[in-house]
Amino acid sequence: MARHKIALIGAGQIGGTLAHLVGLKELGDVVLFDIAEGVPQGKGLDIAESAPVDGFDAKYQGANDYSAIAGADVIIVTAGVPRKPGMSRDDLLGINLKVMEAVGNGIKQYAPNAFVICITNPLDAMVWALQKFSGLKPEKIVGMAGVLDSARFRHFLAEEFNVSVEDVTAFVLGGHGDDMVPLVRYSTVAGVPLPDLVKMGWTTQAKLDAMVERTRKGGGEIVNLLKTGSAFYAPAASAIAMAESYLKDKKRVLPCAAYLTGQYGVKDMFVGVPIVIGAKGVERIVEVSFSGDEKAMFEKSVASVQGLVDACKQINPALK
Ligand SMILES: NC(=O)c1ccc[n+]([C@@H]2O[C@H](COP(=O)([O-])OP(=O)(O)OC[C@H]3O[C@@H](n4cnc5c(N)ncnc54)[C@H](O)[C@@H]3O)[C@@H](O)[C@H]2O)c1
Ligand SMILES: O=C(O)C[C@H](O)C(=O)O
Repeated sequence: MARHKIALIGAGQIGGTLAHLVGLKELGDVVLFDIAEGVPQGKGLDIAESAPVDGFDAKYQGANDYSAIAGADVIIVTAGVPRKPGMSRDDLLGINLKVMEAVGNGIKQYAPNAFVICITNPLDAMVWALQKFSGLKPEKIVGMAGVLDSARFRHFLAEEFNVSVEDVTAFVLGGHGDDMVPLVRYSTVAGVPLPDLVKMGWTTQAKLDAMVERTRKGGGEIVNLLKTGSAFYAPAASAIAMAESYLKDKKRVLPCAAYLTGQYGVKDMFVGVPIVIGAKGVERIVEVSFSGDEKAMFEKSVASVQGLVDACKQINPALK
């Protein structure tokens, strides 16, 4: 069987990390695309030269022309600008919306059948715009955020409980902003929900609340530490988990920004919800039930995404 082709649009911090992970996991051959000349070529060559040491086989091609992505099975989009300290993700909307238009046109022309994972911020609005610009079927395009936000929550919980991260599950839903929704009731250690762990004395409600808040602000915490950009190792690992589920038809249940057509009371928007990713792309949208408080938090988060989508339509009336 021929190797899969994985196109990475954006060869910056996340793009480079993705390219390395694709090789280490032998998921396929890689095309790195960027507007910066030399960068995708240089990163591709550097990683290819690590392959003999690590013992993996993958071809790397750097490109500045969209024709190189032709026939890609999976495309992961990180093209655009990251935030710096003092900025919110939403401040990136104007500049990154223009980037999504160029990327969407490239995908439409050269790889209209790919499974596309968008990472560029502000995530939920950018994946919405990318779907409109590319014309991709809604089940073939998703946004990466929930896997990352849930991984952050899992890390904080595993540290607090001094247990393996493997035994901690978490679901963070809603938009990828500071009002995202970490669902405490659906997060567990070895199947035991967090509220029960509070009752069992493993932690206190105050500590749990603090971990929820730290998760919501998790992206900003890294931005303030790095000062020059935003997180890239955990975001890349998260997108690779999504790509792997598609390529291997694993049917993993992952929180991702998916196109909603009435589920959760939301229409024509991408918002973070649990989905099944398999060979057909988004194979199922899982609708969990919310308590009154959870519903209110989710609706607040959806309203923030709606505001960003409306801003996109204002900037580019073709999106209406
Ligand atoms: N969804 C998430 O959870 C999440 C997590 C982390 C970062 N992000 C976002 O991902 C994006 C990328 O982050 P990064 O750290 O890799 O940034 P980066 O600056 O390191 O890389 C971005 C790359 O995009 C390229 N680029 C810019 N305009 C382009 C265009 N029109 N076509 C092709 N390439 C173009 C740049 O040359 C650069 O190499 C940012 O918007 C960031 O906010 C999202
Ligand atoms: O916080 C950012 O700007 C990047 C990303 O969305 C993150 O959560 O790490």
